[in-house]
Amino acid sequence: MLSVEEATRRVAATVRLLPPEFLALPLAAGRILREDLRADRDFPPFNRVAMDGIAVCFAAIATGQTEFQIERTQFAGQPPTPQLDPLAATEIMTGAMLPEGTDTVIRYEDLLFRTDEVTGHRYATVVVPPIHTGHNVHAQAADRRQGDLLLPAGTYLGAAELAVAATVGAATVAVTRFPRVAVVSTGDELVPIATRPLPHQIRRSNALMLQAAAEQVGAITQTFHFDDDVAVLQQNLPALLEQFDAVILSGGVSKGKADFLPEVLRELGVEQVFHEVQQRPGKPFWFGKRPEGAVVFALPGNPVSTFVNFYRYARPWLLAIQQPATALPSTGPVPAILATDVSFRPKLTHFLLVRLEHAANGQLLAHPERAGGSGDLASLLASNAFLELPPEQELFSAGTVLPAWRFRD
Ligand SMILES: Nc1nc2c(c(=O)[nH]1)N[C@H]1C(S)=C(S)[C@@H](COP(=O)(O)OP(=O)(O)OC[C@H]3O[C@@H](n4cnc5c(N)ncnc54)[C@H](O)[C@@H]3O)O[C@H]1N2
Ligand code: MOO
Repeated sequence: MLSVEEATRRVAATVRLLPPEFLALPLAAGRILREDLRADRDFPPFNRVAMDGIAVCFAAIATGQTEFQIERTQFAGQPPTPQLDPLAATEIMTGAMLPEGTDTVIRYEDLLFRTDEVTGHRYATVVVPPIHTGHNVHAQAADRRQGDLLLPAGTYLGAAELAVAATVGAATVAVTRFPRVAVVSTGDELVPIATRPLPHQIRRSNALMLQAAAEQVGAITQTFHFDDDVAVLQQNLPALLEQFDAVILSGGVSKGKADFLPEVLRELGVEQVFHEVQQRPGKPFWFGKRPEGAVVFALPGNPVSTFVNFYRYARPWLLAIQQPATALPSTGPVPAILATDVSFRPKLTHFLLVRLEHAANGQLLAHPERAGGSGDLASLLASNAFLELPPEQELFSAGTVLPAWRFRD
């Protein structure tokens, strides 16, 4: 049977980057950039006044001058007027362009003002002199130069990135289009959420779970439910395989008499990449791909199995098709320390539900959660991650460092 490592490798081998689409920048929040954005001007684009006060020529300060006549006042957003008298000052506001003939700004807090009653001229006396030329001036190109690469293709557009894109005038940007995902539950025992189930029935919960989890990584989803009926599956699956980037199914993949999916999918031209992985939960996991078109994750139907296998295989795949591999964030596991001894006999990779907690010393501790197996849907509520215990070991003592897949913060 296929190891988890090999299954992971084969799933990753089907990753194809989705094509870009063009969006107005305000609509691009949370999307992956697909073009390089460079500085169209220097950062800052001019010598920017950084404090409200007066602009002077530092040479005057250096010679011991302490009183300056105010020539004029300049606000941010006004084109600057050169200051012709090197011994005078321009009253100036934060964000204004430093006028020619000045090189230093002294803030109001370091000045005293007086007005000459006869001439009406205003004067500023320097109480705390600036230490160096350029004081309180954010010099042109101090941060970045025109042409510098600021946001490489593959960047996630969060708040800071959007602001940088706005400042370089990227009114329209190329971003990865959303993955389109069909979520399909199968099973005759499953009834709609609002229905009162008969004693032998249960409500459909897997489809909603998969839909929510897929949408959290940017997918546009549509959900479907099909009964365990070969004709129904044969009739309905082909359209989904045409229209979606991925079809994620739950149920109908193990050895039961109504587990038709692997056969039907193969008949419909989906190449089986693997069936059954050396893992628990999720041994019956079936994965396939169409030569041109959808990838199929047919996840085992037990709810914890569906959930864990989505987070272990489908979620990283959905993230990878949205961005160049070089820019992948850490979609993988984080190292965590097992808090108590655990034993697991079968020669299977074991995905163990745990609650991750930061200890006082900052270490990430993994507390195993009481769980009744892959049918125990409610066990997902108390946990926030699962550990990946390798198959070749039976006893894992407290203190062992293991990969932890987080599904909740
Ligand atoms: N003879 C064997 N039997 C089973 C094996 C095996 O290897 N040999 N594997 C077991 C394992 S492991 C799992 S997991 C299940 C998975 O089987 P299927 O993928 O075929 O899933 P179903 O039989 O359709 O359903 C299993 C279980 O989950 C419930 N379920 C299914 N879909 C939903 C849904 N959308 N919402 C809520 N609950 C759902 C379903 O009612 C069943 O109780 O097979 C074992 N059997
Ligand atoms: O996938 Mo199964 O959960 O091992 O019961």
